[in-house]
Amino acid sequence: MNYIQTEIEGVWLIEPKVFLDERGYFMESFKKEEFEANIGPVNFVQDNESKSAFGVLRGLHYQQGEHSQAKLVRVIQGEVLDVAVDLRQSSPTFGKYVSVLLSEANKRQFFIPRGFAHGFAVLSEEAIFTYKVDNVYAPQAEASILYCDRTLGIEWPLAESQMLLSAKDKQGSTFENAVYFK
Ligand SMILES: Cc1cn([C@H]2C[C@H](O)[C@@H](COP(=O)(O)OP(=O)(O)O[C@H]3O[C@H](C)C(=O)[C@H](O)[C@H]3O)O2)c(=O)[nH]c1=O
Repeated sequence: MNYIQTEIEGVWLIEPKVFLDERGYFMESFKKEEFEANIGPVNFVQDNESKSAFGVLRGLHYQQGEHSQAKLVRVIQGEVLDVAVDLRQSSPTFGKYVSVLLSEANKRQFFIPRGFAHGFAVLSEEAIFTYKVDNVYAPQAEASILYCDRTLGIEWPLAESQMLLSAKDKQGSTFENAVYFK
């Protein structure tokens, strides 16, 4: 696997080694020892999966405080633009974001540490999104930031008319009113 640091400290892009043969392909999608040697200690406790149609935008979500989750995300069908926003107040990249195309074709993975808001927009007809988290689901601590927050200025490759959001995400807070991490 190739571990690539992004412009935000703690956020990594991972490119797995894919073995192709006449049957198809094989790859190791996660190896704890190698991950920890390159990125640092992690203890994933839950795997999630969601399927979405073209134009669905899920996010920007985070679990507040001690319930914050580090995420190792990837796409096993289709393509999404994935976005991580730095909510760590002491970070030099506080309020900045990294976006990356994740797809069935590029098999890239994206590691987002605790202290970030996360979301993605589906660019293919359908997308199956699967990810590991290092803290369990805590609905009481969940929060959303509006995907189109002006301060963040995230560039989404979809027109607003193409987007499908949950009621919760439509009522996301501004970045200014988000609950930041120390
Ligand atoms: C996240 C989660 C949800 N749920 C239940 C709660 C709802 O009844 C249903 C759908 O939840 P939600 O609309 O919050 O799902 P997403 O919009 O995909 O939320 C996720 O989207 C963004 C991209 C993230 O990074 C987070 O992991 C997560 O917030 O699944 C659970 O039972 N366990 C869970 O861990």
